[in-house]
Amino acid sequence: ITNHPPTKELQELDAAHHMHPFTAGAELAAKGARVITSAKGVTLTDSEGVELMDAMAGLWCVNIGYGRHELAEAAARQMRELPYYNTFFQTTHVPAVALATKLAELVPGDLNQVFYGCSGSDANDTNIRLVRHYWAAKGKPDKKVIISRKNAYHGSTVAAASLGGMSAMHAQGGLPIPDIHHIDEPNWYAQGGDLSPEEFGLERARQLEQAIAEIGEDRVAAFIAEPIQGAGGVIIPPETYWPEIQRICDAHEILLIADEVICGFGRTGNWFGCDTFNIRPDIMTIAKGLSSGYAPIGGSMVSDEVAEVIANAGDFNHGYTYSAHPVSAAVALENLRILEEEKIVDTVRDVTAPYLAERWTELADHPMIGEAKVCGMVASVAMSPDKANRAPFQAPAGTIGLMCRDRCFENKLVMRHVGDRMIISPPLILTKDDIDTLMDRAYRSIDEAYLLAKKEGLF
Ligand SMILES: Cc1ncc(COP(=O)(O)O)c(CNc2cccc(C(=O)O)c2)c1O
Repeated sequence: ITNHPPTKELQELDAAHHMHPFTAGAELAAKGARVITSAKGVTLTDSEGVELMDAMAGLWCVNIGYGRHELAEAAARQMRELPYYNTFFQTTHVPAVALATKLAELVPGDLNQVFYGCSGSDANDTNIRLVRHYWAAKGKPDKKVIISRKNAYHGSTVAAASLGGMSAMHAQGGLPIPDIHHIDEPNWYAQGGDLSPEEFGLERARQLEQAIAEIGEDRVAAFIAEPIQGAGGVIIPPETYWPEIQRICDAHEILLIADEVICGFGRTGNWFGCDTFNIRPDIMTIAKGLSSGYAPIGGSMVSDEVAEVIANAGDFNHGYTYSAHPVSAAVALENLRILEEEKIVDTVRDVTAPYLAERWTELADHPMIGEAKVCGMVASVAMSPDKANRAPFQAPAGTIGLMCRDRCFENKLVMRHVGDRMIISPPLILTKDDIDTLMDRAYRSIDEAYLLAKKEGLF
């Protein structure tokens, strides 16, 4: 919409008619939302012509960057040919088959079948029903409990938000639903105390074994986890964590679900987080980078063994109108073609992620930065008033984070805060020059927030 109404008019209409996700509506209405009108590469443009570097790739999803018209062409072509049909009643269509075949080829291990949805949330809802149906089909209907982690994010439907461990979400709507059990997260910086990261990683992983023992292995269906917790603040687990989780899952009859909605499709410097952390899941949640956000699509990659049990158990009574939507599937296919043909994941692994790691970890020299961590093209810093003790701020969690986030916008950088952590998840096409620009703006914003916080006595 190039000739759009004036910003003020758009903001007033937005305030009158649009309820925003995860937003205090009245506060935003008073302030007026920033109207993003276009984007190209790693740059957003708003209705006032302000250009911002999008270090969040939208919401962790625009892996190939903005402005790739090939995806618009793929969508238009598919829309003209077959704009919609379902895969419910003994039917399928070419994009559904082509994408499923491509995913089976790209996704590691024996995850060769996909159940399609529209988002990460509904894919995780699918996962709950899949794993419970799987165990019932194997004659163990009591294996219904799914173990997850505090501060995990798995989506915002009733079931996915219950899988997640965000207490602020559980407080609204009477969550979690029954038979979801949360263990502690492997967040060494905030919770490791005097333990080394290695000891802490084992201690947190072993909580899974304890939970299985307490609940009873005959009642536990699965464990779900993000290779790296994204919305929880980009919590990269200690090296000892995932090997121990895998050992426990292998030692006990429970399914392992890797939620790769963020980590998937190149984010961690390999195609999947499972490649980076050597995880062998039975089910993998995918969305976001699957289509680079150009069209809504998600799904569950399912292992041969699980898929076979489900296939031989009669009708699996589950699915969505837009499961395998042909236009979304066509866009996702074109997205994966670009990722592959332009060797974007290889370049991240070999060139830009190493450079980002080098630059990002320099932030740890700043007096307010307690820890700077990177994995591929996702990174975070923990801000602290007392680095040596990894101490939190006296001000309510997020006060400094919000100050820093606002300084970022002033410095033409979109960088998120989660509490008093700053996080980035930029498009994978970021160049070394882009990284230098990002680092300049990030450092300046952190330093400005630091001086502001000191002036306001928040230390
Ligand atoms: C690991 C993971 N799993 C599932 C979902 C849910 O996907 P959908 O949103 O498509 O239903 C997500 C989504 N992650 C997400 C979504 C919205 C905001 C933020 C944030 O960090 O502010 C993060 C996610 O990060």
